[in-house]
Amino acid sequence: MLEQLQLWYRHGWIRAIDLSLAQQLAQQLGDDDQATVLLAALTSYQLGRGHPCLDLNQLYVTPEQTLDLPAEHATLESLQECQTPQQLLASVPALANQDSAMQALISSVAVNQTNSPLVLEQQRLYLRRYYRYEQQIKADLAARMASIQPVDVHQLKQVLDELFGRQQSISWQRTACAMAMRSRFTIVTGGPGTGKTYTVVRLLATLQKLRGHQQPLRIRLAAPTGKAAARMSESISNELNTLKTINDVKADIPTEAVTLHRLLGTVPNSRGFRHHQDNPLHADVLIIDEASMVDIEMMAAVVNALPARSRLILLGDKDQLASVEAGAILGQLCEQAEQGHYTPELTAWLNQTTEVALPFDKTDPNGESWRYLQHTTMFHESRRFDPNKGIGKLADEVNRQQCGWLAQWLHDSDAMAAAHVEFDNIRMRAVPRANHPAVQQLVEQGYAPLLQLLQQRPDSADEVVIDTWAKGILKQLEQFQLLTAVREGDWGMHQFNQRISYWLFGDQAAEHGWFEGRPVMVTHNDYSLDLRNGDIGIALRRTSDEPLRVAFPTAEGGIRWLLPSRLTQVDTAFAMTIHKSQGSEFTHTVMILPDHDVPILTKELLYTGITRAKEQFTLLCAQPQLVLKAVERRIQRSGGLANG
Ligand SMILES: Nc1ncnc2c1ncn2[C@@H]1O[C@H](COP(=O)(O)OP(=O)(O)OP(=O)(O)O)[C@@H](O)[C@H]1O
Repeated sequence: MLEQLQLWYRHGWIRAIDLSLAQQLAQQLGDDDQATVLLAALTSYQLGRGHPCLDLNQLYVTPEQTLDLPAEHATLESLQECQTPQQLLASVPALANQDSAMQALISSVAVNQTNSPLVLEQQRLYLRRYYRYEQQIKADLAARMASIQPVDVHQLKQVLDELFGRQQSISWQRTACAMAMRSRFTIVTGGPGTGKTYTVVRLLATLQKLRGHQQPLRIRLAAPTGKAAARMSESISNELNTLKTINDVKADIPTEAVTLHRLLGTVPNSRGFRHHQDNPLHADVLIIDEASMVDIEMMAAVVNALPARSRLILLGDKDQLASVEAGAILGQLCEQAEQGHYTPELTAWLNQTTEVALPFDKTDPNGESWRYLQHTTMFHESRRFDPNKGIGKLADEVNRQQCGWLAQWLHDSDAMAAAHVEFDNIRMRAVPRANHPAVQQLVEQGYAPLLQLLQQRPDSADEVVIDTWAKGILKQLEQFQLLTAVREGDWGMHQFNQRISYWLFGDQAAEHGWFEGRPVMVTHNDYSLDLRNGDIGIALRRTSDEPLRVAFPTAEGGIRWLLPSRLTQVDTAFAMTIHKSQGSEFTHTVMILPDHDVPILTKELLYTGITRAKEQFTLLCAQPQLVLKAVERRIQRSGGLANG
């Protein structure tokens, strides 16, 4: 079995750390407990793919899909040499079926003992550290949800009337504000443009209004990435500026959002933070935007540092892909948010705060079993995208896993656009090969304005002038973006980056790793340089005789210039994976899918890709059938946050 794991590692199917965990455990446990050794390696492997645990139910029902093995880029040689997950499980007698696997784990000294490396809870196997994170989050949220805050309902109703006006029909935005008043934990979820920011500004205003004669509440705004924090600051400022009422508390609503790392204070060369239980954050309210991107380790650190009396408010789109690191927190907490499941008690309370009663189908006499949903509001109506038009329609059909209209659109998007102007901004192009001329043409057109801007380097040594030029170029990078579903192979992000670099810059790009105009994405947090996973920069020369530097936007709206030699973990970013595009939006988004089916193609992946587009969306694919297959496939979320 260990030899097979070594082969898996040699062919890049699992990580070095997964193999070394198996080797260490094998040394300690000997030959008699091969079952635990293999399942521990698979648990570690799943962690690398974003799952905090190994779900044995899922593993035994669909081993290949659960583990996504053989890997999508598996070579022919690896397929010949390596056993499949099913074969490997079958090679260990104790893993013949799920019951015997559970039995083997229960009797292992490496599982569920004091300080043992593994924890088994129900059918979920965890590495201890991640089990602890999950328990910490569950306990913290349970305590926050248990303490219902006293609210003067009459006053609340008045404030909500002032902020939202008198309503004729149900306003979920108003409901979200009301719900948040009585709880120390709130989730507001909804797709792009559904008014989460609009609502949160009003929610904060309501909190400040209801505080009575006390000091203004200390409010902190944060997001998982620098880009998301910058967007949050901008949208909250805009929303506050257009708000005509509540002038008396406007000044008490902050507009500056920071990254979660900055909020908690990173400690060099450590996983720990400056703020924790013994040095808590000074905040009465913490709002986290883009919460679907927060991983489990970070969320545990947040709840650890946030005083128990403070309010935690999460904003995000639960239908998006989860964090790249282990997590899927938001998705787990509000999986069934569409259905409300509000208890009769909560429904009655909410009805007192408005003239319009909550729709009957959102209430549930057994709502108590949906603990988190009693603190969750979901918005459906996008203000930016009409669900009957273009991007909004496409995203909605994919999200609801409806294939009828989609099949028609895939069949002939041009004819549909010709017949209905509202579908003019979404196009599908069949491309039989990844390097097809149609792909090249689209990419060259998309990046033409960038190339033009690169030619317009100011003939000046004035730093302000040069920084303005760099800012314009970084802004231009948000105009057009190619997104891939996979990283490796002909249809993967790496090969597209090589191809596009060559199409746009010819041999100079092929010969040198760095060239002027190369956009890069940071692939790992680098605390010493204050760069975060996902940050985007571009290689430029400030003057024609200076060496290349990489320009990154700063949180304050300026530019930071770094020498390429300091950036060790970056990828070219002409193409990026859909996973890495989360939290960003591009005026024209082009999504390209591989010509063969891979388990990573799910409705969540397609939905995330489509909703990155602000004005125009193009789908490139070889086989439209694969799109329909992907829409029918959902991500299996592993984790025990929602349970017990
Ligand atoms: N009830 C409303 N009345 C009028 N305008 C609204 C309302 N709700 C939202 N909007 C407007 O719709 C636009 C989108 O709203 P907002 O930015 O709050 O959405 P969001 O869910 O935060 O989007 P994203 O997820 O993309 O950040 C904004 O211009 C906002 O002012």
